[in-house]
Amino acid sequence: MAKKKEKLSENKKKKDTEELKVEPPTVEEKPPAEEAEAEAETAAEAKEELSFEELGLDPRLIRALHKKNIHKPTPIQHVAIPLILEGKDVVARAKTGSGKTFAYLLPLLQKLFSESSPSKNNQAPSAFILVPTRELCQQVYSEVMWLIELCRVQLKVVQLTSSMSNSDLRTALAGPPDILVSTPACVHTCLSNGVLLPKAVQDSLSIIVLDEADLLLSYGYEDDLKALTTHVPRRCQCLLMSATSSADVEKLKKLILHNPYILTLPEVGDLKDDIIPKNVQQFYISCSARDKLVHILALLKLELVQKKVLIFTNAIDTSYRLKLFFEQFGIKSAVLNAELPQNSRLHILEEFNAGLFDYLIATDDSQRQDKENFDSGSNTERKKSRKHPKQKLDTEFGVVRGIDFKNVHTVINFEMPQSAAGYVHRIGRTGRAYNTGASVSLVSPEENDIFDDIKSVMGESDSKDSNFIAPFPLLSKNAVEALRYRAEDVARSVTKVAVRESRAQDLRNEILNSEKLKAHFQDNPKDLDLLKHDKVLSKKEPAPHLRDVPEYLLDATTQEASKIVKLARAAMGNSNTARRKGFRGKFRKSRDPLKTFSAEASKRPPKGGMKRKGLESNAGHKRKRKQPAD
Ligand SMILES: Nc1ncnc2c1ncn2[C@@H]1O[C@H](COP(=O)(O)OP(=O)(O)OP(=O)(O)O)[C@@H](O)[C@H]1O
Repeated sequence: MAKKKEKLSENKKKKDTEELKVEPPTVEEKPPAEEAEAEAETAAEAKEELSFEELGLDPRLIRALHKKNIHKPTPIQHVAIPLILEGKDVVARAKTGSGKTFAYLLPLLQKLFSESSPSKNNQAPSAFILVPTRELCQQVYSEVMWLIELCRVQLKVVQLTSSMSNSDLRTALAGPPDILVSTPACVHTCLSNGVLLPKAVQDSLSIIVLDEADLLLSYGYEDDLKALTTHVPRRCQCLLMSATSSADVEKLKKLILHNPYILTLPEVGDLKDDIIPKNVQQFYISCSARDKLVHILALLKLELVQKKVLIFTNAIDTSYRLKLFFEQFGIKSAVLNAELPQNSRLHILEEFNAGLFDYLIATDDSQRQDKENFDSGSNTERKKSRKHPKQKLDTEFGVVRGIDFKNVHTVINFEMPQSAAGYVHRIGRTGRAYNTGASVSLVSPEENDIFDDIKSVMGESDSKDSNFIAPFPLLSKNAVEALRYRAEDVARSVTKVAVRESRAQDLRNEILNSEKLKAHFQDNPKDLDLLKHDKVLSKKEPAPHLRDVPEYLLDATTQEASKIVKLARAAMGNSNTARRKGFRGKFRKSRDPLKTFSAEASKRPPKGGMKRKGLESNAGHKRKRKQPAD
C-alpha cells in the first residue's frame, strides 16, 4: 500500500508522462464535474506504473505476454483493463499503435476463462469482436489464437469472411465458438439467413467489442450494426475502441453502449490533435517528381533509413514501377494493394510481419475515403461506394487503417497522401507501442499544397510542436548525384509496358497462389514458408554491378550518415533492452543523432582518401556547407 502511495506521488511529479483522461459514466448522484474528473485523472496516473499483475490480470495471460516479450502495460491498457475486468462499458480513444487491441483482448479472454464451464449451454458465441476489414479480422484472430495457445485454455475462436458460403458459415458457428471475430456485415448475414438465431445471441452474448470504431460506420456498416444491436442483451458488456474521435464514434456510442466510461488520451479529439505517437520522427525531402526514384534509391541503398521499411504510393502502377526499379539494384520488395486476392494479401502481411523481407510497397486506396470522412464528417459517400464497389478492388481491404505492420521502423511516402488524415494513418504504421520510428516524405513541387495542409495540421514550429516535420538531415546532394546516372539509366528501362506486364503477371501468380494458399492454410494455418511474394518480376536480369554501391561513390559524409543510422537504432531504443525498459524519456531531441546530424554540414575529409572516378567522382566532391537536404 505504502509502495503504491509512493508511486502515486512520484507519478504526480512527472510532467512529461502521457496522461489519460477517464470520464466516468453519467450517474444519478454524480460529484461536481471537476472533482469527478480530478479523481479519475489521479486514478489514471496512479496506474501508470502498475504492472500487468497489479492490474489483476490472470497469470496465464501474463506468462503468455512475457513469452512475446511484452512486460509492461501501455497507458491505455493501464486504465482500460481494470475497468473492463469490472464489467464496465468502455469507450477507449487512444493513438494508433498504443496497444488498444490487448487493452480489450486481455480482459475479454480473462472473463471467458472464468465463464467457460462444461455446464454452460450456449447456442451462440459469448463474445463478438467486430472490425471493419478482413485484414483486421485476420489480425485480431491471430492475436487471440496465440494468446489462447500460450495460455493452454480451451476456447474456440472463429473468424468469418464475406467469401464464406452459408454452409461454411454454419460449420464455423457450429459448436458454437466462444469468440467470433467478424465484420458487422458477416454477422448480419448470419442473422438474416438463420445461421445465427437472435434468441441464441440474446441468451449467450456477454461481451461485444467494436474495434476501429471510427471506421465501422464509414465503411458502411451502419445498417448491419443496427440490425445486430436489437439482439444485443442489456446485460452485455460493450467496448468501443478508436484511434480518433468523430461524429461516427459518437453515433456508435449511442447505438450500443450503456453509460460507458470514456478513456481518452487528452490530445485525441479530432484530426488536429496529436494522434501520431511521440516516438515517431517525421522528415521530408523536397525533390522533383522525376527525382523521387534516385532519392528513394539513395535512402535504401545507402542505408540512410532503418529497416523494415513501408513505402506508400498512391497508384498501383507506381508500386510495380518501384518494385521493378529496386530489383535492378538487388533490393527485394513486395507490393500490397487492393487488387490482389485476399489470401495473398494476408500472406504478404504475415511474411512481412515475420521479417521475411524488409521492403513493402503499399498502395493506399483508402485515403480517398479518409479525406471524405474527415472533411465532411459524413459517411454517405462511403456508403455509396460500398454499394457500388470499384471494379476489381476489394472494398473491405484496408491497407493502412488499423493494420499492425510489425516492427516497421520507417514509413516512406513515395507519393504524398491526398489528405492530412491519410498522412496520419500512414505514419501511424510505425512507432507502435514502445517502438521508435521515422517517416520520410518525398515532396514534389506539385504536392506542395497538400504538404502545406499536412504541415499546418502537424504544427510548423520545431521547438513547440512534437509533430513538426523536419528536413531529412542525412541525405546530401552529393550522395544523390553519385547515384543519379545509374538510377536514371535503370528508370528508363522500367517502361510503362514493363510495368503493365509485371502487374498482370503478378496478379496472375497471386490468383494461383491464393488458391494454393487457401487449401494450404486450412491444413497449416501457421505456415509462412509456402510462397514468396518478394520474387523478382523483371524479365531483365539485374546487372551485377548495380547490386552494390562501390565505395568510390560514397563520400565520407554519406558513410558517416549511414553509420549514424545504425547508431540511432541503438540510441533510440530499438535494442531489446531499451524496448523492455520503455521508451519514454530516452528520446531527447538533443541526444538524437538524426536531429543533430546534417549531411551537408559535415566537413570531415574522407577517411583513407577515397577514390573517385569520372562523373560520379565530380559529383562526390561538390560539397556545400549548411544546406537543407535538398
Ligand atoms: N504492453 C505492450 N508492450 C509492448 N508492445 C505492445 C504492448 N501492447 C501491445 N503491443 C504491441 O504494439 C503493437 C500495436 O498495438 P495495437 O495494434 O493494439 O495498436 P492499436 O492501438 O490498436 O493501433 P491502431 O489504432 O493503429 O489499430 C502491436 O504489435 C502489439 O503487439
